[in-house]
Amino acid sequence: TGNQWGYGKDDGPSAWNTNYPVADGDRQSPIDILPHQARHDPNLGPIVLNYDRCTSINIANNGHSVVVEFEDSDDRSVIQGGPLDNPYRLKQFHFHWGGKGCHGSEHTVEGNSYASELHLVHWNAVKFKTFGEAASTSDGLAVLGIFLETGDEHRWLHMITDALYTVKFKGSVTDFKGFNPKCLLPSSLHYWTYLGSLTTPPLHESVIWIVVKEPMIVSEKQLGKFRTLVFTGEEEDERTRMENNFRPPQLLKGRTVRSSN
Ligand SMILES: NS(=O)(=O)c1ccc(C(=O)NCc2cccc(O)c2)cc1
Ligand SMILES: [Zn+2]
Repeated sequence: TGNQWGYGKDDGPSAWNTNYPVADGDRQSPIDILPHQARHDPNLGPIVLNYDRCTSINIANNGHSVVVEFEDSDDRSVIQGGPLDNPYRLKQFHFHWGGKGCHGSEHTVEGNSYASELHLVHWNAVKFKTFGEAASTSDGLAVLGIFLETGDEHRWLHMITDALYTVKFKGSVTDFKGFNPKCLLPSSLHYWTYLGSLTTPPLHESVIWIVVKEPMIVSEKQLGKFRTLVFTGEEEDERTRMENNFRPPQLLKGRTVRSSN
């Protein structure tokens, strides 16, 4: 029905432009980042995350990813600094990942992809009244992208992976209070930044992307738990494992990628 989209052969990224023509636009995401061609900009200050009073609400399987939603009725958890002119409110975070052993990040670095990518989604509540309005207007959103690389176990990711069994099926939502995503961030927040889009339909060209250079390290076992989710609802008969829910890199079309340092 309507604009159903997914990551399969018939409804995947190569078919999205049918219902969402902006898929072929001039500022689409993700992209392949070439560090040596990124412009180091000394005016780019550090990213500042004020998440200390953040309020997580729930964790959900929306049929495309697993999403943790936050209370965003005030400026209790914001990102600012760097390329941002205003504070942007944390709305949700979610992940993209691959199949066993293969890659799953959306952004790539010199053609290399990581096992997964975390997206912390923020919106400009100074300029816009609602997330929806911000999400469909240029620079209404700021998404902080963090690569996940396999290695040692991540000491805090278990708080997410231990909850995944409660949201196995599309449409499931469970309480998820008291989680502060600051515990997921790598030690350095040096980043690349460029103007892009949502990486899933409606693919609005409304995102200031901030991609952190240093990956967070998680174990293969922890990553494997994401693959126990399914794209399909509990009532559907076929169970399609949720994996490879990533869009491949899109053309840069003359855009500049800046580097913090
Ligand atoms: N993968 S991503 O971070 O680019 C991304 C972030 C948020 C969304 C999203 O919020 N989609 C739903 C949506 C879009 C526009 C307006 C809405 O009210 C909701 C989609 C992709
Ligand atoms: Zn995403």
